[in-house]
Amino acid sequence: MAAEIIDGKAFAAGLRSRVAAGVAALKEAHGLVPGLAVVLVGEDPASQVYVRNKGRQTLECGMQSFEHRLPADAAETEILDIVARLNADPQVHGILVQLPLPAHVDAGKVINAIDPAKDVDGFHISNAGLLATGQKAMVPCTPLGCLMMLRDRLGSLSGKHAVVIGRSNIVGKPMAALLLRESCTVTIVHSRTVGIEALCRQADILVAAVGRPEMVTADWVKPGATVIDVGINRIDAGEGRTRLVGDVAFASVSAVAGALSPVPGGVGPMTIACLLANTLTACARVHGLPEPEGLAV
Ligand SMILES: Nc1nc2c(c(=O)[nH]1)N[C@@H](CN(C=O)c1ccc(C(=O)N[C@@H](CCC(=O)O)C(=O)O)cc1)CN2
Repeated sequence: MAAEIIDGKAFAAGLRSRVAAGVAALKEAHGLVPGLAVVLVGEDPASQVYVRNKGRQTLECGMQSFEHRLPADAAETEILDIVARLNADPQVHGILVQLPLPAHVDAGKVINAIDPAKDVDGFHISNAGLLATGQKAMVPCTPLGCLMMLRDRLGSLSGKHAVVIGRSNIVGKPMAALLLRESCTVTIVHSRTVGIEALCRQADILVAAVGRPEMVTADWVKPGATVIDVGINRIDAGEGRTRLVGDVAFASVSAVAGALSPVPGGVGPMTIACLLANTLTACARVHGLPEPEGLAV
């Protein structure tokens, strides 16, 4: 039987409308307007699209949007100065620096300069540590979106075997930490793992976040498993065109999996919706107000 397709676009639209309702309630009850500041360095075309979409969706949810664009050769100190100003700005509740940064900039230094309470990407070392130790943290948006979709489809995740392909700080490691918190049995596999296919075939939940186009094929997947594809890979489609594919070979895996999130239209839209949710949560937390239900984990 063909897999159920997990519609991330529709799920993200629902989450955005809950965020918009939370923002309206915060305004009405406390006169507060959450603000999100995005810092973009350079002219990477994909980053420009993501930043534009973040700004537009922030405004559509009723929040304030602040954008800071710097040239690709901006000095690290310039970026750190902007972060320091945003840390001190009471109108800004969330700060994110769009990645990747140019090679001459130490991304870790910039991310760790963000006030952890405003770190709506959840990349700051304090938030990573809090999440790893099972404490309340700002959770990175892509893994948060994956978790929301998994809970929606499966209900309790307790006792399920989850295999995460990839060990990045942005997706693989926080995803594994979140799944552990849900009482899954978690295996992380990566480029050096011996017997990777056999391990993936044991998974009830398979999250592919490796950045290798269509690497996961039907023979990697247990029949009925839930498969979440985090890959965003642009491949040559001939005649000078490109095509966006995930880390999962969609046609082959959809014949075996129980459910599958597609690329595009799966995890990607959830990433920005979760960023908006984190910004609203950050605003509520900094003002000591109750957090809107169902936006944080
Ligand atoms: N500071 C950050 N930098 C980056 C992050 C991040 O979470 N924080 N993630 C990615 C880029 N990203 C958001 O920033 C992002 C990527 C993809 C999508 C998305 O909606 N993708 C669509 C397809 C879009 C396309 O056609 O290219 C989809 O999958 O349907 C949203 C956000 C790296 N940098």
